[in-house]
Amino acid sequence: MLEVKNLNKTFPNGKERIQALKDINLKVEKGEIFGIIGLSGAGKSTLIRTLNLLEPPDSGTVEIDGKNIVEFTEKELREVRREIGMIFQNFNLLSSLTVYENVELPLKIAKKKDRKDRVTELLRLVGLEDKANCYPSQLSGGQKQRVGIARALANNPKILLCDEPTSALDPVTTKSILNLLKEINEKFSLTTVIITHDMGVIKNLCNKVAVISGGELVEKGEVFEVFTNPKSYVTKELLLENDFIDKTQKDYYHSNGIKYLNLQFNGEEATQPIISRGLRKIQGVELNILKGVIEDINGKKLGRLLVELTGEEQYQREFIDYLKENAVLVEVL
Ligand SMILES: Nc1ncnc2c1ncn2[C@@H]1O[C@H](COP(=O)(O)OP(=O)(O)OP(=O)(O)O)[C@@H](O)[C@H]1O
Repeated sequence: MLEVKNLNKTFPNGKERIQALKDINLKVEKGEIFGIIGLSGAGKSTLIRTLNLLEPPDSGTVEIDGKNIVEFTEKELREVRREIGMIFQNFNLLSSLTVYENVELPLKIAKKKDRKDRVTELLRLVGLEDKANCYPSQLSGGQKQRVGIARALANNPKILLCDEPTSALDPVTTKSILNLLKEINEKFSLTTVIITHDMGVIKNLCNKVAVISGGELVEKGEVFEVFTNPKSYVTKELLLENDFIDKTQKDYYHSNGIKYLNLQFNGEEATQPIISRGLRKIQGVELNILKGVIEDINGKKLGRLLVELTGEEQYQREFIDYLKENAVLVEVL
């Protein structure tokens, strides 16, 4: 459906050039919700903007249904852009137009008739029928993003690009916008690409994820696979971002022979008393639970436990080996 091959993009920076994207390759299948995550400056916005050629690449291809749109004429591009809706972090609504008029605008530009029914249908879809005559300044952030979503869907796009759509929203509103995006994806099989710096967005919404760092894709795959078995350093950092241990604590643990472990239970073993059995078996260690969660990642359950392990090095190692033998994923931090 959407495929990017060997994409490169540079920007001028004084006498030199910054390479914002380096040899990016990715494929998004029809109906998928594909997340692209990275830290600030990683190249996320540049990447999403090259997908509809708002930012033309230096080299490489962007294929939609097998057609390389990089080679399209301006006229062909205008047409293909109607098949690609986009929503933005700061909503990009026109403040002088009402909610109704904002949603109607892309239909007007496309010279569509019977616009009233379509706008009413879209406002119903996003739950804003009663706000049709309001101006953006009279809406909350979540309501503004709903208008942005309705506007993006106006011309029945095949692809929806979402540029940090929940970054300006509080956690409860974020959840409701993510639910709306999921509902729309399911209802219309709408291929969706979303960029974010928030692993929570990926976890709650996406089927697949790619991690971008320094303009390169350093990891990609099914969300559950990447969460449970992260390969790159950046992915691990992003996953740990919300944990409460900081570098000073880590240094303290290391210099005092304490091990800080990140344990993951993602199957049958989640229901077994593995830890208490282990503590009975290997008596030279003590374990202190710092944090425990059961996460729902794209419909699959994953148990995570953060613990500190004390005792002599030899017993600590035996205990860690015992956990690994019992199918617990152990990461020593
Ligand atoms: N128009 C531009 N001119 C010059 N440099 C740019 C331009 N746009 C982006 N860059 C540079 O390209 C790199 C990637 O920027 P980009 O905005 O894509 O990152 P990002 O991951 O979206 O970051 P953030 O989350 O902070 O928005 C950065 O080094 C940035 O300074």
